[in-house]
Amino acid sequence: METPPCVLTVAGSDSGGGAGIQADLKTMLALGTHGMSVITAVTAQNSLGVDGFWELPTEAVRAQFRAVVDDIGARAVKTGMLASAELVETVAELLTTVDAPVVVDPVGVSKHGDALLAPEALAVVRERLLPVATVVTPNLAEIAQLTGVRVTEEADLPRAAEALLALGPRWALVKGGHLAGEAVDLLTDGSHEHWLRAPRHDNRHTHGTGCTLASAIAARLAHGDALPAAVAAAKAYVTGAIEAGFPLGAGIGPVRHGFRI
Ligand SMILES: Nc1ncnc2c1ncn2[C@@H]1O[C@H](COP(=O)(O)OP(=O)(O)O)[C@@H](O)[C@H]1O
Ligand SMILES: Cc1ncc(COP(=O)(O)OP(=O)(O)O)c(N)n1
Repeated sequence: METPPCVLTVAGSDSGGGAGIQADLKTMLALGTHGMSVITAVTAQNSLGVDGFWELPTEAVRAQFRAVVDDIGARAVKTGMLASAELVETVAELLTTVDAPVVVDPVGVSKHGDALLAPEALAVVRERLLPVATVVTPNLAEIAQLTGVRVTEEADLPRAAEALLALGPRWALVKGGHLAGEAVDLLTDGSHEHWLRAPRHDNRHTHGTGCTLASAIAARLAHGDALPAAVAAAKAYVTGAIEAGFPLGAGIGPVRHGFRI
């Protein structure tokens, strides 16, 4: 019996199932990998927003990480909601002990504007987490938080990517998902630029887009893709999942992770 490539997500739980750990594991399954998780925080969340969250102790995060990595191993790791400066510091240190590409989704706020990262953690993300990232995947709000660069149009994306690369990740994928018009993202390592374009789907049910894209990149990396190919495949997957996003509850529904199944 063949074992699928193993991928690890280090992120928060979304009780509504559209983002966070739940989105990550569904994406990993949809892309033919075995998903594993280190839970950093538990949110009480639904289609209307985040009612509250509770962080796990750093000891619990360390224990989950070691349990998975020391026995099973991971071919790629994705990080999402890390909640506090202490947890960012802990995860950054743990990542130095694994020999695998690391996709950092620097989750700052949810689509509804709920803060998922303490303000004092931003400096630790810049100084400790980004230097160990193979690729960092911020949205427009996260670019502004991390670099101070305000992206209002596509032409601003190269400057945003340059500011991120100065913080140490190998690649930056700056997402223009919240700009008007085409859904355009820029991937660059400072030497090569890859523009990723997709039609904007006029579907309000887009909860979990960022988590899904980052997990899909990690899944493709685990299959052995080079980074630009992994990002292109992940963009195609998230675009299809957004097009098929469905209503749930009274607010914003999730992308459809199983749209290819
Ligand atoms: N309505 C949409 N139609 C097609 N692609 C979209 C749409 N909204 C976002 N995207 C794409 O989804 C991915 C995630 O981006 P984004 O929504 O900006 O992330 P986040 O969830 O972190 O805010 C990006 O590739 C972006 O271009
Ligand atoms: C637990 C948890 N983690 C991350 C997010 C943000 O997810 P994202 O994919 O950016 O989706 P939106 O919240 O922007 O729809 C979250 N909400 N919860």
